[in-house]
Amino acid sequence: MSTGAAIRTVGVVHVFRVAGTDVAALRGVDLSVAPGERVALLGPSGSGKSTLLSVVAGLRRPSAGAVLVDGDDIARFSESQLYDYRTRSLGLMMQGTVSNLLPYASPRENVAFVAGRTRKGRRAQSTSSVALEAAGLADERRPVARLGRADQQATALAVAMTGDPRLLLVDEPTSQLDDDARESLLDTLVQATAAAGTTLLMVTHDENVAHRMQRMVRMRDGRVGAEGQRHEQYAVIGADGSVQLPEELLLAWPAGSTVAVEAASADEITIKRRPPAEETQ
Ligand SMILES: Nc1ncnc2c1ncn2[C@@H]1O[C@H](COP(=O)(O)OP(=O)(O)OP(=O)(O)O)[C@@H](O)[C@H]1O
Repeated sequence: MSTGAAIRTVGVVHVFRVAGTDVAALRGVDLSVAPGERVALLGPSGSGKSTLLSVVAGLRRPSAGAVLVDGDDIARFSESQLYDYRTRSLGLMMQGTVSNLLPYASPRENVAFVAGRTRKGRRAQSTSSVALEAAGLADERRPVARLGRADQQATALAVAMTGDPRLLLVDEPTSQLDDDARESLLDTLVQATAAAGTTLLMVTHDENVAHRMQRMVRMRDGRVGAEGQRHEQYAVIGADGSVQLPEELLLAWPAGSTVAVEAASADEITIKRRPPAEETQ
């Protein structure tokens, strides 16, 4: 049984340099995830979801900001500290993970192979076993190559949970699954992480998938734009005081529109658009 990790990112910026041009993938991400919480990261293509996941995984060092895992800033870790973090605390299920499985081995043999390479050996398999059982694969003897896509994904999940990680990072786990397979993989994911108390951060494009998590965080333009639960979404005030408008308002009030912002009460602020005719004056 692991105890979930607490994650906090503070002002995380990440800039890719491509052919002499800077691309700012993350522009100041402030996000807190409680131990054992299951969070979906949603957002349009290019909004920075995968970059954020790789920064929290310690696979990329952010250009600026802090990535606190149980209070330790992994952005400042040495390479050997990062290696320890990744091998002891982290489970990773990135896109294409299935291609890393041993195709001629059964799901359990795949887990045993990875467990054998960890310091904990057999003890490393407890959360994986929960995942295999939840997916109905505990006694599956066929090699992974002969299983359907959903069972291969569930095996990849069980392998990612080998070593009882305190934090599980998952990128688009259901993107190639049909509806039934998707629900069954999500059942396995929720059951295994809830049983072990694992903190889960999952990137998805799919609202239905996101709704299976306890919390949804929406990224836009490299920042957390909004967050909430199933029926409510709240815009998030950035460290610089900025707020992202909901997409539908942005269509009507395009970038560059000017607004009057007035405090109506302690809990209410009104934003009034300056009439477009006056904006040009
Ligand atoms: N390795 C890279 N080199 C250069 N630019 C990159 C790299 N990876 C991502 N980017 C750029 O960073 C920005 C954010 O990309 P990222 O993949 O994090 O977004 P995303 O929300 O995960 O998108 P998607 O849903 O399409 O995977 C995009 O402008 C992307 O083109």
